Amino acid sequence: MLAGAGQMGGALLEAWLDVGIDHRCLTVLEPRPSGPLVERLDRAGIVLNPLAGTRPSPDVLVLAVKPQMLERAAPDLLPYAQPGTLLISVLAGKTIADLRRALPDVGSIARAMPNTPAAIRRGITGVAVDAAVNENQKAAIQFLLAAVGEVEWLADENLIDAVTAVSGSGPAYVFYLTECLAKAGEAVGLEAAVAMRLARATVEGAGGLMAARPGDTSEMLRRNVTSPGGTTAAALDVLMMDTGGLPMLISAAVAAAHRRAAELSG
Ligand SMILES: NC(=O)C1=CN([C@@H]2O[C@H](COP(=O)(O)OP(=O)(O)OC[C@H]3O[C@@H](n4cnc5c(N)ncnc54)[C@H](O)[C@@H]3O)[C@@H](O)[C@H]2O)C=CC1
Ligand SMILES: O=C(O)[C@@H]1CCC=N1
Repeated sequence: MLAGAGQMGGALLEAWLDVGIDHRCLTVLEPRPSGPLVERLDRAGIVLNPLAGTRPSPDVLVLAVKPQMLERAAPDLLPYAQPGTLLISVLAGKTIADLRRALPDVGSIARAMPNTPAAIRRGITGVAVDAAVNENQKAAIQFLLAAVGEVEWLADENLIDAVTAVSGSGPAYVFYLTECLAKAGEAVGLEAAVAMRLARATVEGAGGLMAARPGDTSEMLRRNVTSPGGTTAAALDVLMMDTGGLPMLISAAVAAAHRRAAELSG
């Protein structure tokens, strides 16, 4: 069962359908389903918003509502979060203790932090579990998360906030980099549409090259672009500045996301 089929829940659902998870095993709770979602679920034969009491509590409940919605959503979820149920939460910041407080009857809890490339099965998910999660449930978690990409098991639940700050939010950093690169292209004379095509293809191509060359470090790939005394070196001199350069900016951004995750707990 999936509760919350927005950006992240929808991406997970799409990937699960892609890997052929049986539609009879899936039920979706979503108070504001979009037209395309209703159509998608209908086509796949997946039950949306069953009447209260008509569905048993599921083996697995994947929770993908906004962290701020947890308290409000909990009463509707209580019948589905029972002792036989494994809760997999993707909520940023909400700890296992927070989830246990909201859904006290649930059997066991996993905190997972995926990212939106899950929609094309190119995501990466960090996951940590409480002591009540058994081996069968660990296998189920691995199966559901591997359907959307790579899986990193974490020994310490606290590290989920760090995963959130790096890979959970990370796609947005890369998309913003694309926007900045396009804007900078305009500043050196390109038409907006051309600059965006160049920036977008560059980010896609660089990502594709990394994916195609898993044995090459990102540093090696960077060095391959950088001729001594050339144009890339001139740009990297700016990006690598100790003060105001990219390391400082990215560290500050990741630290801000990490702090925000902690603020969302409770
Ligand atoms: N968007 C992202 O890149 C990522 C998001 N997350 C986490 O995923 C969760 C959802 O985020 P988004 O998908 O971006 O938000 P969203 O707003 O797109 O989706 C949340 C969905 O939950 C639904 N919802 C609200 N109350 C509900 C209830 N009582 N029962 C069932 N569904 C209910 C809303 O109608 C909405 O469709 C958040 O907790 C976020 O921290 C985690 C990793 C990445
Ligand atoms: O922005 C957020 O809070 C969520 C968590 C990771 C990505 N999006």
